[in-house]
Amino acid sequence: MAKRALVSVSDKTGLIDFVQQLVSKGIEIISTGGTKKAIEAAGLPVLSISEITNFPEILDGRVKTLHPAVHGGLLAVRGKKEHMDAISELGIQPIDFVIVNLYPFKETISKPDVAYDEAVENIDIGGPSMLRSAAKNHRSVTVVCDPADYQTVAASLDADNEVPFELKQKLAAKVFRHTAAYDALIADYFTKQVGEEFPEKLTLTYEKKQSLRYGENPHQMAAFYSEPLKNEATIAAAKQLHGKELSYNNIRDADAALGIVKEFTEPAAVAVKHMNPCGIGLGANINEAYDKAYETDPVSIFGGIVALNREVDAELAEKLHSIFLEIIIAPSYTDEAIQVLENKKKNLRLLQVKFTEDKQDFVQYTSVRGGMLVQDLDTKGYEDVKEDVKIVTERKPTDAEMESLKFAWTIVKHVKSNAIALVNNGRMVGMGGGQTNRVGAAKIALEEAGDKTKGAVLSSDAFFPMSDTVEEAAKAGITAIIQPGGSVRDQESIDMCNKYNIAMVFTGMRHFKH
Ligand SMILES: NC(=O)c1ncn([C@@H]2O[C@H](COP(=O)(O)O)[C@@H](O)[C@H]2O)c1NC=O
Repeated sequence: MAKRALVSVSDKTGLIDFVQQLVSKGIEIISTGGTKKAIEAAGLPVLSISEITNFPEILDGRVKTLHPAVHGGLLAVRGKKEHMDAISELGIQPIDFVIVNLYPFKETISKPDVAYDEAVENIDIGGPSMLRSAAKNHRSVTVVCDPADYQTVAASLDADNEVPFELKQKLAAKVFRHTAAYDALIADYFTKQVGEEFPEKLTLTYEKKQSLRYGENPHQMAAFYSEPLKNEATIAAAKQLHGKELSYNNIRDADAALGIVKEFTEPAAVAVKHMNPCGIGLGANINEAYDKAYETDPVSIFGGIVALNREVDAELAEKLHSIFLEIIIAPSYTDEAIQVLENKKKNLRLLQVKFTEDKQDFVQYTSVRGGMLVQDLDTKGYEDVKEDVKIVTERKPTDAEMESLKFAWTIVKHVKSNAIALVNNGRMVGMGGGQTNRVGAAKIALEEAGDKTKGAVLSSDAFFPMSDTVEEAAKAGITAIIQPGGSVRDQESIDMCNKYNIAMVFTGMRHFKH
């Protein structure tokens, strides 16, 4: 008996070519409304699904293939006599191939302001049902959900129109991933509609963006997956204009650098090494901002990642070109700047990232052995706490100190805890991060800053458990401090500030970054 293929696709890419090949091998084609029309228009023989089901397509296409004549033909186990007798008695014929791709739900909800009913109408029911039936019975049925597989399948057909089991199994695995991802997007859409924050099941779906040469270290395998609903203002959506492929560590560092530079609306430059900022500068223009970021730590910036929130021109490009950098991130580059940066630097990665607003519902996932932690991204800043800010010392910060304190508070959030950042005149002059005690982080920051601590301000991501950090800061010439407060021994730190005429501000908000 001739083999039969059921074809029902929303995306008609490559359809006619593939059907043509199946027809030429003597395979009978059965199809639904729009797909059938396309096949007929190409002059190829095709049966209507209604001829198989003896039922019209109804409810605007909501019910067309949902019928025992279809699912019996797909699910009957070919080697099982009872199954074959059962379908035969009912006049159901086996279906050997399913070529289905689904209603474009993702594309529909990606459209701005899509109507709820339009989204709902784009939830495919019959398609996933056929895909799942066929994938379950993959020993007998070949199931194709991706036009990219058409040629592989066509080329694999033997004289009896059989497909090797290994390929059928691979295609079935792909189908279950595909329908799971499709349902995950639908689930996410509905979960957001009803405003549930942390539902009882976490059904994430990501799409492979690229294989990576290796992970954090060369002996670790890795890949990069991106969110299906694109956020343009991310590293995942960045356009690479030049340079070597991004590595695993590059992607994480670039994301960290972008996260910091996007805190600022004024021209800002950020240098990052190993996820921590090693240079941050603000300026009247981006050139000045970069000079300040560079001066933070001219040693650490070597081999680092630089993120800028303004266009890179030729003058800035010359400066960036003069040192070894792994990546530059900016919203745009002039043509001259690209010429300068590409010259003799084939590896230097140039990324163009949109600096539009982030989605407000950015969530952070951190895997632990046996589970996943989920939290809101720490997007809060000085603006969110300004009503609650308290000046706790006898001396109030001057206006200039207050500006520096706000800046210092903004950046310390991005340093690994325990974190201390020092700021002087629109630039970070030192930082200590990832230390297991706070005074240790402060000592590192103060030492790094050297005599740039004179007149600088200090920020701390969490409260001081004792007054030793204030004492170290005072000795180095720090004039003002910003920290959350909240220690049972806050008074000791306040007294120490008063002793050295330091102004101290409590924000009431902690910014741990573990
Ligand atoms: N309802 C059904 O029985 C049904 N059967 C197949 N579909 C989908 O209909 C689409 C193809 O429709 P058409 O051939 O009319 O262009 C495919 O994406 C397929 O997955 C269905 N549509 C939605 O559920």
